[in-house]
Amino acid sequence: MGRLIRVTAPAKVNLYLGVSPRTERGKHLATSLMAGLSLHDTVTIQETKEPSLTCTPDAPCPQAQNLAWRAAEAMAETFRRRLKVSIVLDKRIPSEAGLGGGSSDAAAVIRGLCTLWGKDPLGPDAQEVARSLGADVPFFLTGGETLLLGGYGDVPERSFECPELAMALVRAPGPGAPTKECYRAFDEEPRQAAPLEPLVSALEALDAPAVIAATANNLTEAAERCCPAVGEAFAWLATQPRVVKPLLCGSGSCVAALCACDEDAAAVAAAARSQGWWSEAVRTL
Ligand SMILES: C[C@@](CO)(OP(=O)(O)O)[C@H](O)COP(=O)(O)OP(=O)(O)OC[C@H]1O[C@@H](n2ccc(N)nc2=O)[C@H](O)[C@@H]1O
Ligand SMILES: Nc1ncnc2c1ncn2[C@@H]1O[C@H](COP(=O)(O)OP(=O)(O)O)[C@@H](O)[C@H]1O
Repeated sequence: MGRLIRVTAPAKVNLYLGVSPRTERGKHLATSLMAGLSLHDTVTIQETKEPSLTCTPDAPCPQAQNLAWRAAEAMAETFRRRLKVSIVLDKRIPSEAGLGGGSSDAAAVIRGLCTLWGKDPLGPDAQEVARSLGADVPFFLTGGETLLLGGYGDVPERSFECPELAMALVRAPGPGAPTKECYRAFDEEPRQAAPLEPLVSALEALDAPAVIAATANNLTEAAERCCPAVGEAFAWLATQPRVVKPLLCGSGSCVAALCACDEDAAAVAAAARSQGWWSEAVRTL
């Protein structure tokens, strides 16, 4: 057995998502301000003779479609290497939740292979591999630093220090929210993006309450229309006095209940779990 590398693959929350109307190329220009979260998958990469992918508790999709596997294949092609590694995904981030789990696993594989092969994970080649796999992947290459991204939400523009934010991630039962369908629902009834400036000022001041107040996501109404679990989560969170503000995670279906402190976030998560929902109290990294 060869060298072994273990990489943490954090979940993300979009503190701000401002999607523009669909472009002629089919996608949407988007301004996204994302922060890494303490909830994470763990990706273990080990040098072996035969390449393999193992996922626990269970694989969300066939191996050829798994973003971690696709990242490994794309890295091998870009850096002209033979893929001689086993990859083990220990998954804790739920799928189709808007938490970026698959994208984060992919970025963790890119980072791990860069370490093994002596390459720069923030260099242009690794960035290009990340972008080719999905809009969320480049964000995760730094391991969850708070970043403002432009382009299709895939071009890092500026990093921020983020005040510690406590939140309960809440997911009502039922089917998740596929990203593509949410963007399609947005096209039917586009919503204007909120101003970004109040969030930038709040982050610069490291003012947590002002950051919470300035969070925004203009995919919210689209996600509510295409995923009943989203509306259900917002309706329940509105009854919870410890929640300062609910915020849709990306394209859903998870909603982040932003709270004033860890204790409040833990209480909201416990209340959500007591009614059979998936929930986890987390903090920004
Ligand atoms: C909404 C966001 C917010 O961070 O994340 P999630 O909620 O999925 O985590 C992202 O924009 C999603 O990024 P990601 O999940 O990587 O999606 P991708 O694989 O790039 O794209 C999936 C599909 O979403 C649509 N899409 C995605 C990004 C974009 N700027 N415009 C789009 O129209 C396209 O139909 C595309 O085929
Ligand atoms: N390693 C992976 N972990 C989770 N989902 C993956 C992975 N690779 C591919 N996928 C597929 O990608 C889709 C979206 O990934 P997911 O992690 O749920 O992100 P998000 O909810 O942020 O859009 C899922 O439906 C799943 O089938």
